Amino acid sequence: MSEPIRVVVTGAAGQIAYSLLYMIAKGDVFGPNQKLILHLLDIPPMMGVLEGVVMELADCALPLLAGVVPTADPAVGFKDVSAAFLVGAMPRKQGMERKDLLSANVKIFKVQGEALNNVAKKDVKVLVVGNPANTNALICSHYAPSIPKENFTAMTRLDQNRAQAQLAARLSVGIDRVRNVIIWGNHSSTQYPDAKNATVDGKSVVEAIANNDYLNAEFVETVQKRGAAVINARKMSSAMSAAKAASDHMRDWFAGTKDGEFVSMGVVSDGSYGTPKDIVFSFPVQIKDGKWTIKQGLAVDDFARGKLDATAAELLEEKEEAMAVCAAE
Ligand SMILES: NC(=O)c1ccc[n+]([C@@H]2O[C@H](COP(=O)([O-])OP(=O)(O)OC[C@H]3O[C@@H](n4cnc5c(N)ncnc54)[C@H](O)[C@@H]3O)[C@@H](O)[C@H]2O)c1
Ligand SMILES: O=C(O)C[C@H](O)C(=O)O
Repeated sequence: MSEPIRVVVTGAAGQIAYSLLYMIAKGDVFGPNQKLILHLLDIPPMMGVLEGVVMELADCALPLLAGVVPTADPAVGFKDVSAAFLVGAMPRKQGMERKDLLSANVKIFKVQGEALNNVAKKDVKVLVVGNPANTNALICSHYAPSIPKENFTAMTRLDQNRAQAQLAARLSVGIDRVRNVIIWGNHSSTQYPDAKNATVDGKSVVEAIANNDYLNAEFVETVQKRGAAVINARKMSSAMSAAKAASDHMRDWFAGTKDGEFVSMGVVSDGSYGTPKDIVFSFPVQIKDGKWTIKQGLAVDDFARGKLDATAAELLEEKEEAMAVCAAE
C-alpha cells in the first residue's frame, strides 16, 4: 500500500460531489491500493452541509480514506494536492446555455488557478467539471503559470459516455462493445460527437449502423442536447452521470488508455486538426505514464470540418469574454 495522496474536490457540498466523493474514496479512480486524503472545498455558507458530508464519508467505513480536510479556504483546499476535481460552480437552469454561466463562474477559476499555482504540487492533474468547463479550464491554467498547461483538462467524458450509450442502444449491444467514439470541441451544444472512427467488436460503427442520416443528425443532436434533456426532466443538471464521467476521466489519466483505444478530453490545443491554438478543445487522446497525447491522423471530412470550425469559433468567443471578465476584476 503506497503513501496517501491528497485529492481535492471543489463544490464538495453540491450534488455532483455527493456521488463523486464515494467513487473516489472507495478506489474507483486511483485504484484499490492507493490511500487518499480528501480535501473538500466549498464556500463559507455551505460549511454546515459539508459537515454532514464528512460524517457520511466516515460512516461509509472506507479503508482507503486516510483523512478528510473540509475547508472554505482555497489555500488549505489546494495544499499539496496531486489531483484536483474542480466541480464547484453554478449549474445552469432550464432554458440556459452553459456559456450563460461564464461571467458568474469564470472568476472562481481565476481564484482557484492562483491558489493551485501557490500551493498545489507542480505535477497536479486538474480536471475542470464546472461550466463552461473548457473556458474555465483555460482561465485556471492562465492563472497558474508555474504548472504545465498539459496538467489542465476539461470534462467531455460525459458526452463521450452519452455517445457510446446511444450507439450501443442503436446497435442493441452491450456498452463495452462500442469503442473510440470521439467528442470534438466544446462541452456545449456546438460539440461534435463523431462516430466515424468508432468500432463495435472491432468493426466500423458506420458500416454496422449503415445510416449516415442518423449518424450526422439525430445522433449528433441527441448527444449535444442531452444535458438540457436531463435538466428538463430532473429540474436539476446531471449529477450521478457527471460524477461517473469525472471518475472515468481521472482514472484513465492516471492509469492510461488501453492499446488501440482513445478517450476524449478537453486539453489546451496545439493546433492539431486545424484548430486554433490556446483554447481548451476536446480531442481524442491516448494516455501513457500519466501523459496524454492527441491521437493524430484521423480522417476529418468536409462535414466534420464544418463542425470543428463552428465549435472552435464558439471557444474563441468564450475565451475573449472570459479574459475580459477576469481583467475587469
Ligand atoms: N462538464 C460536464 O460534463 C458537467 C456535467 C454536469 C455538471 N457540470 C457543471 O458542474 C457544476 C457543478 O454542478 P452541481 O450540480 O454539483 O452544482 P451544485 O449547485 O449542486 O453544487 C455546486 C457546489 O459548488 C459550490 N461552490 C460555488 N462556488 C464555489 C467556490 N468558489 N469554491 C468552492 N465551491 C464552490 C456551491 O456552494 C455548491 O455546493 C455546474 O457548473 C454544472 O453546470 C458539468
Ligand atoms: O448541461 C448542463 O448544464 C450540465 C452538464 O454540463 C451536462 O452536460 O449534463
